[in-house]
Amino acid sequence: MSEQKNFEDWLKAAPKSELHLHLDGTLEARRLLSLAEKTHVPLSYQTLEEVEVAYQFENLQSFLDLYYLGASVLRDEEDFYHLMMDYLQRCRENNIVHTEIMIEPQTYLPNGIEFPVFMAGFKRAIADARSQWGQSALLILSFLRHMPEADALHVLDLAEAYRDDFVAIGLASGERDNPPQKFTELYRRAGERGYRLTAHAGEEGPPAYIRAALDDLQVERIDHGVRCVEDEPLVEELRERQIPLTVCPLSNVRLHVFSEMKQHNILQLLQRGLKVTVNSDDPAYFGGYLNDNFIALYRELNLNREQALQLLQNGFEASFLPAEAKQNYLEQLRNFAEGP
Ligand SMILES: Nc1ncnc2[nH]cnc12
Ligand SMILES: [Zn+2]
Repeated sequence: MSEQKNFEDWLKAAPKSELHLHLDGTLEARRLLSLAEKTHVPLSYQTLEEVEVAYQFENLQSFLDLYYLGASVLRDEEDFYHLMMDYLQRCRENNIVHTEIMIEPQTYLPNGIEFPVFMAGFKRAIADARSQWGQSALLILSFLRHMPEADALHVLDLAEAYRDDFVAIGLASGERDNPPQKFTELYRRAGERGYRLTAHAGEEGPPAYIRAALDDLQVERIDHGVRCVEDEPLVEELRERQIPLTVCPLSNVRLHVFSEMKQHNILQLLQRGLKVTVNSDDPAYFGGYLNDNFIALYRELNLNREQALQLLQNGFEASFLPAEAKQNYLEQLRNFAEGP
């Protein structure tokens, strides 16, 4: 067997965590098209070939426009069950033993779909995957930053009935002109209610947004964060405090944060001692699940075994799991690394 195939098989078989995953970003084109027909949501693309053309994004906003339109085909509990179950099956195939999934109620509520409908589907799928193959999954209540803070505060209150189902809150959607400071009160209240705190920052937005997420929102993890390199003292602070960055390589290339994978800075960040992790973000839109992201790093950036192990270890350490569960997964990873 070639060395390349050997290493790619090793990457695929390694136990992994995924910490940056929007569930709506796992809606595969095939299911999207059939649900759109059922719910009569008009799309400008009708075939898989047309979808491929439509998914040539220019930037974050051009992706988000299709992403929110795509999610609007989801209507009943069964739709939400299948969406979650399909992704959890992908976890099994990718050896993602633990995942932290962003749920975005502000996408569903305007269509009249309330918490009991989508939460019933999500929770049933997670319970089934847990009982069938021991899948570990936590949910993150993710807010849309292009909407007013007052709307987010209302949704935070609606989520109180499901408080035990969410480990953290997050902040996603268009970064430009929606700085973290817009959500200071949301993060203050969520912190008071015991949620762990993460937010997208420094994907398209400037490093000042990463700083604001740390200082004004008090987050303990940053989603993306790759633009931190434009601010040297910030890089130093992220390194010193070991703030995890949930980096999404294929997403960053598809949304032109980097012109090509060879330009991606993830291994430089790793080498500088930052706690970076690998994630897929919206795999149905960006051409690959978590294993595809690791393989792209190997093929384009010559990721080696030592770097891969560090990224995998970071993924478990940066999770919102309790300490004991983290230690169990880290031991599983060590056993895998020692190998047969
Ligand atoms: N990459 C991304 N950035 C911001 N918001 C998102 N929502 C889904 N994917 C996103
Ligand atoms: Zn994201």
